[in-house]
Order: sequence, then C-alpha cells, then structure tokens
Amino acid sequence: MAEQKRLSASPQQHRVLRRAWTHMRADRRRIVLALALSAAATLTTVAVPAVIGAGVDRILQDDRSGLLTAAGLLLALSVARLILFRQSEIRLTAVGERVVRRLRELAVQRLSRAPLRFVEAHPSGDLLRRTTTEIADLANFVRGQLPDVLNVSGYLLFTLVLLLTQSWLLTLALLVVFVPAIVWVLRRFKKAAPPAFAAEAAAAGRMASTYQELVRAREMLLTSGGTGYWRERFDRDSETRYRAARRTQRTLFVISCSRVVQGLTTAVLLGVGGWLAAEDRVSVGVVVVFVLATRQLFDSATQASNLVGQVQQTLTGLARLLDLLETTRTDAPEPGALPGPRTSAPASGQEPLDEGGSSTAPRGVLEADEVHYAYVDGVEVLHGLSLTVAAGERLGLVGPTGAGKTTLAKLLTGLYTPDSGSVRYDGVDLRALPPGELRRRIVLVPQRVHMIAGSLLDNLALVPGEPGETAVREALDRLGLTDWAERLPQGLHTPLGGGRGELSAGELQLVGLVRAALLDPAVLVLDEATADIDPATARKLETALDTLRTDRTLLVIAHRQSTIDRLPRVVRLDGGAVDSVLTAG
Ligand SMILES: Nc1ncnc2c1ncn2[C@@H]1O[C@H](COP(=O)(O)OP(=O)(O)OP(=O)(O)O)[C@@H](O)[C@H]1O
Repeated sequence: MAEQKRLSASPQQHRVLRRAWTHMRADRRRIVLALALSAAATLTTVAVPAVIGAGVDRILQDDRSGLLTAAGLLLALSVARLILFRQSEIRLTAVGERVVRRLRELAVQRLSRAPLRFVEAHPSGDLLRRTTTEIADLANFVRGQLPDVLNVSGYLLFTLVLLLTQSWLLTLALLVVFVPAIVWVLRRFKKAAPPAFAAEAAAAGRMASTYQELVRAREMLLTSGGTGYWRERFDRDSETRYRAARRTQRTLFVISCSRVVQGLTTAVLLGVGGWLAAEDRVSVGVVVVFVLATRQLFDSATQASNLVGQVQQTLTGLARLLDLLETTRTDAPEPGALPGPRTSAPASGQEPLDEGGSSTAPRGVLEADEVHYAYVDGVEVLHGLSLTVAAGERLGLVGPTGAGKTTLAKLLTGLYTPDSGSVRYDGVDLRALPPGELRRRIVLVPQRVHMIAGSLLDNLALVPGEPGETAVREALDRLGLTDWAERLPQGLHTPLGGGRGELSAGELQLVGLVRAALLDPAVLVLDEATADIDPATARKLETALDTLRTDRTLLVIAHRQSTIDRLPRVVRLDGGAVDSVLTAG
C-alpha cells in the first residue's frame, strides 16, 4: 500500500507558532502595527508606579513644581493608555480574525481536495472538530484573550526593566525569590499540560465521531436493536473525556501554586526594601515604586497563570489544525492537461478528440494498467489488475460481493489513486488531470447518492459548471423524469435534506443520474446506480443514458441480469483480478 499520510491524535506542538507564521505572513504589517500599539499601551501602565515614586520623592523634598509635573504626567498617561489600549485591541482582533478566517478557508479547501482515501481513513467527527470547533476556539481566543496575553507578557518584561533601573539590589532580591519558584511551577505545568490538553482534545474528537456515527446509523440501530451497544460505546467515550478533563484540571491546579510564591516574594521585598531605605541606600520613592510595581507584577502573574491554560488549549487546537493543513498539503506538480485538439490523425481505434465544452468532453480509451490497491496495509484488494475500455464501449462489470468492483470503479474514475500501476484516460494518467477536467470526462454514479440541505434544484445542480434551472429542466426532460420532479410538493423547489424532507432510495438514485446527465461526460461509470429503482424505470433510464450520447463509454456494475444482458461485453472480477470476459454473440 502506498504510504498514506494520517492525522495524529496528539500532534507535535514543537514550534507551533513558527509553523503558523507561514499563514500570517501576508498580514505581517498589520501584525507588527498591532503589536507596536499593544507594547506602547503596556508601557503607559508600567510607567505609572515610576511616576508615583518620583512624585513621593518630590513631596519629601518639598518640590511642588516637580510634584505638579508628576501629577500632569499621570493624567497624560491615563489618557494615552485609554486610547492606545482601545486601538491595539481593535487592530489585534481585526488581524487575528483575518488570520483565523484564512486558516478556516484553507482547512476546508484542503480537506475538500484531499484524496477520498484520506477522508475515509479518519473518523468524520475528528475532521469536523478540527475544521469547526477548534477553529472557533481559536477565533474566540483571538477575540477574548490574545490582547490580555500580549499585555501581560509586555507588562512582565517592561516592569523588570523599570525595576532594574530603580535598584538592582531590590530587583535581585525579587528575582532570587520569585524566579526559581515560578520557574519550577511553570516547568511542572509545561511538562504535564501538552499531553493532558491533547488527550482531552482527542477524547472530544472521538466522542463527536461516535455521536455522528450513531446519528447516521440510527435506522439500522433501531431495527437491529443495537442502541444498547452504541450507548455503551458512547458512555465509554464520555468516561474517557471526563477523565481527560479531570487530568487537565489537575494540571491547571499546578499553576495556582504561583500565588504562594507571590506571598513569599512580597514578604522578602518588604524586609529588604525597608532595610535598604533605613540604610539610605534607596529613596522612599524607590521602595514605593517596587511595592506598586510588584503588586501589578503579581496581578499580571496571576492573570498569566489564568491565561496559561487557555493559551495551552489554543496551542493544542492550533497544532491539530496545522497537522490537518500540513497532512493535506499536496506537493504534486502542476496538473497537466489532456493533449489539445488534434490536427493529425488519431491513434488507431480512437475517435478524434472534441474541442471541449461541457457537453462534448473528449473521448478516449480508459485503461487500468497493472493496478494494485489496498485499503489497509498488507490486505491487497486489487492485485495487478489490467483492463482496457475502448472509447464508446459499453461494458459490464460483474462478480461476487467483495470482488473489488466498486474499488476498481473508484480507481477508474480517479477517486482513488493506485498504490502501483496506473489508470490512464486517452493516454494521460488521471493523477495529472485537474479535478474539473477529470469530472468533465469521467463520472461515477454511486449506489448511495448524498444530498445537501437545499431544494431539489440545488441538489440536482450540484455539479461543476453551476448549471441553471433551464439546464436542469432539459436534463430531466432528456431522461424522461420531468413528471417525477413535478409531482414533488413544490416541484424543483421542494426543500430537501437537513431534516426538511427526504427522498426514497430510488429517488436518490434518480438525482445521481440527473447529475450525471448534466455533466454529460465521455465516460460514465454506474455502480449499482439503478439498483434501488423499479426495473421498468431503471430500464427506461438506462436506455435514455445510452441513447443520449451514443459515443459515450459506459461502464456498468450491476447484479440485475436484465441490466447486464444489454451490454455487449461483460468482465467478471473475482478476488481482485479479472476472472473472465464474456462477449455477446
Ligand atoms: N473503505 C474501505 N476500507 C477497508 N476495506 C474496504 C473498504 N471498502 C472496501 N473494502 C474492502 O475491499 C474489498 C472489495 O470491496 P468492493 O466494495 O470493491 O467490492 P465489490 O465487488 O464492489 O462488492 P459489492 O458487490 O458488495 O459492492 C472488500 O473485501 C471490502 O471489504
């Protein structure tokens, strides 16, 4: 099996911000301006204790004009602070939202282009959580906590510089007591937090997957009486999530130990500061600066300790999102195009290529060459299968359940890529075709057709090229399905999907066939696409699809004998290889 990239449940958080920077680069000017404003706003707060300290010294020196200057400065600082904080917050939030929006759109874009095999290999709840909940958490963090995180970090840094300029001895006393203790607390937290938060996020993803599967399989569970099993599984997941949440809470408790460290530091500072003032080695104003600044320092440290949990949670979410973006990134070279319209004679047995236009996609030979494919390592499903379908041929594909027919159909339509070997259309490897071009040429109609919330028209028009109502009505007409659409309560505008209305299994297949008729591809692969439709209607539709375009290559997977009987050549698969070929007549 070709190496398949997989998402990690607890992806690496190493250098997560540096990795995220790639997605922020486009906004670097806005980011720098927002950070500069935030730093300036923080400086206006840090300066307050220094100005008060200077004012106290002026009082003790009976310097009235100095005192007035200090008072005026305090007033100016408070006005500047108000303006700068507001401005920095607005700009930070705006730029943060832009980055989050870019990440959200990129995640959805990459996921929508990810190989089917990648999507099938992951629980849909996990993918959903990464692209919705975790991005929403990131957006909330940007809006709610990011300005605080920057202010607190700036405050801690600038205050330290201020204190050093006031008295290095008192700063040393502060650092000797405060730093080792706080470093110990933070290191313990840093060691315990990433695995705890990652485990909680993974448990939440698993729970969402289980819930989603339960909702999707509700009918089967009710009929088979399997709800008990599902409840047990959900309870197990819920228990794991509960334990993971408890572990996170315990980790957060480590951080609250910093309050004890703060009490100890204040006591030491008061003692040393009082002694130095009595010895006349520092002014009373400096002691005042230290008392005020360290109070604010502790407030910031407390705020930081509260924020650390949220920051960690956000970093975990960001790492999971980056994991998704990095895993789904394709380094494939620019997709090639099919050869342009030919002026020379076509290869023998081939018709000339059409020049394009959605209704005249070019024709060509479809070939599977020595294709190997495995869903799971070591369990090969197709074993070097080769098959050639001539341009315009109508071919049946039959075989026992599990023979590999659907797998081959998905490979022939480019939904899967072979582990080795190749699938070519008109001599071009399907991997080299842009998705839009590929769909114009080769279309698979599966047995299970999926719907989105919207009207019948929205659902029918869910094909590249956004066909309008007229094109949809024409396609219905060509397939003889106008009456069926008109019989629905509001005709083409009947609301469907998202719990608003459902179609029967056979009607869903009609939708799949109309979509195929709208695309009108050169190659149409029907995988049990009429199995749920009554035999008479199925025959009518199959004939319509046949006659709509007589030069179309048609590959039909079917169990119904009457469908197979209409096809001039039938290939039988067994055990992932061609077993026999039957030709009519
Ligand atoms: N998503 C998947 N993950 C793992 N194994 C899979 C997956 N889909 C199919 N298989 C396995 O691949 C093998 C071939 O399946 P496939 O659906 O191609 O058979 P089929 O011939 O179309 O069967 P049927 O007639 O029942 O539709 C089976 O053994 C099946 O269990």
